[in-house]
Amino acid sequence: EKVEITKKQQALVKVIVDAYDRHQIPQDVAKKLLQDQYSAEENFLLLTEMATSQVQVLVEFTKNIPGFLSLDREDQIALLKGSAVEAMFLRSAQVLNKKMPSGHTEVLEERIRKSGISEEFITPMFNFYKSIGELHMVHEEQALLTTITILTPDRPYVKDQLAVERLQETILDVLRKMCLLHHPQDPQYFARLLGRLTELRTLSHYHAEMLTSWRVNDHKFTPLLCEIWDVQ
Ligand SMILES: CC(C)c1onc(-c2c(Cl)cccc2Cl)c1COc1ccc2c(ccn2Cc2cccc(C(=O)O)c2)c1
Repeated sequence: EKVEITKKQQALVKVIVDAYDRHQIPQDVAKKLLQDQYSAEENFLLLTEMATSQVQVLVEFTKNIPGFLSLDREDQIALLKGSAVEAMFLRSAQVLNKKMPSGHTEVLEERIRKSGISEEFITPMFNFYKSIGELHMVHEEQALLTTITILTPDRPYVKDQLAVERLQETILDVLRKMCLLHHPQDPQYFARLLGRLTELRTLSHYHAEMLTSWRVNDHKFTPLLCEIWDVQ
């Protein structure tokens, strides 16, 4: 049937994609990727700086999601805490698959592989990156999928799940139509995209274990990461 994205939906997508594009890791942080040394310590410190910068970027992005700021204040925090890792896995997947300028991609991959993360987490992590790359998401789909991840109603401690569900459904509806428009040859594309969200949840459980193993080896995180990940 003819897929039609309404004017209202087009405006919604524009607000979200503009916000998504406005927030990039500051150049000086991304530049460090290429400069600093390669010890596991150095890599961990760099990744910690990038994760911290990404959380700040994520908070700013989330404030631009239409309707987010009208949610209960404590629910806003619960959604951010519950989705931060998943949103950053999506973001790092998009960055690693986008072939960043001047070889940042290989360097970032190398630093992640050599930052004290055990092999049992590296494998599923890079399988995820590969599975995201194979989807060849268009830019709008990336921004909308990140928004849908943030607006997941059943995060821990969310009180008004219905309000979050209503916001998420609005985004799901426009993402469904965009998938039909951008991938007409693959009617299952939307379902495959949502399947990645299930894989993200698994990764987020692995991530909690990664944090524990880093802490056991006395790795320090920044105050912002401690707050958002409830560590230390
Ligand atoms: C605390 C730190 C050691 C950590 O713990 N878990 C993860 C960790 C790991 Cl090792 C993998 C995936 C998710 C997390 Cl939280 C991390 C590192 O988190 C990162 C690292 C890099 C990330 C991100 C997110 C994106 N990028 C890449 C990037 C590079 C350049 C530009 C941009 C941009 O947005 O313009 C983004 C997070």
